[in-house]
Amino acid sequence: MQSTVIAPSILSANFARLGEEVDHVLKAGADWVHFDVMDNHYVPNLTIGPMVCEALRKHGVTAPIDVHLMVQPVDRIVPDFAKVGASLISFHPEASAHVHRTVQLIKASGCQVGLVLNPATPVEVLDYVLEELDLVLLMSVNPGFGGQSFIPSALEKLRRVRAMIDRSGKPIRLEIDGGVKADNIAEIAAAGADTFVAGSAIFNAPDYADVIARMKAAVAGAR
Ligand SMILES: O=C(CO)[C@@H](O)[C@H](O)COP(=O)(O)O
Ligand SMILES: [Fe+2]
Repeated sequence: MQSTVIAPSILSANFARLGEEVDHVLKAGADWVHFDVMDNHYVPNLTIGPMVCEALRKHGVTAPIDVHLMVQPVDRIVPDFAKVGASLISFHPEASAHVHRTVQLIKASGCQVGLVLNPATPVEVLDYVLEELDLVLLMSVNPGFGGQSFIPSALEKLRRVRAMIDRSGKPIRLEIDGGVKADNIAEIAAAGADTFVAGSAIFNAPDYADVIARMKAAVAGAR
């Protein structure tokens, strides 16, 4: 299994002080920056785009930036994110007319690639494309907003996708996104996740370092 990654979702950060917030959370022990891109079309919300990613890189952020695209269509925006320093780009299969083509496009742009499964998206969507991926992202909430509750059926899905990844023998990360907290992360890790997105649980806490340390300890205990 891959090393543990905690990826705070900056959707819950204070956007008026975004650079400082990202510095703060990385200093507090975060491994990646999770960057939620919403288009008010594929999902009912509108957030941030490549200019903000570029601004974070110019600000001096060197940590991996994990771009979660909730946009339709996908392909047009991929080169823009690659150009401004995205490390990994994940997309939803429902938002791409040709999933395999989008995977190849992201790889050719020099970024790692992830496929995102919504709570009701069957795991079979991974058939024929899993081995091309660097990461599978399972949504444990419906995409569009931070601060929602973890949907319990995601645990069974994690176990199924963990088994698929293990069978493939490839170093593919298994990421979970939505409603992840210090008090449920152990069972999420036990179900097979290695990469944990958490937005409100970190940015709404008074002490980022404390909550990240508690999350990492809980994951270490579960693995
Ligand atoms: O992609 C999304 C929501 O669509 C997430 O990345 C959320 O931003 C996670 O927020 P919390 O559920 O951890 O508050
Ligand atoms: Fe996300």
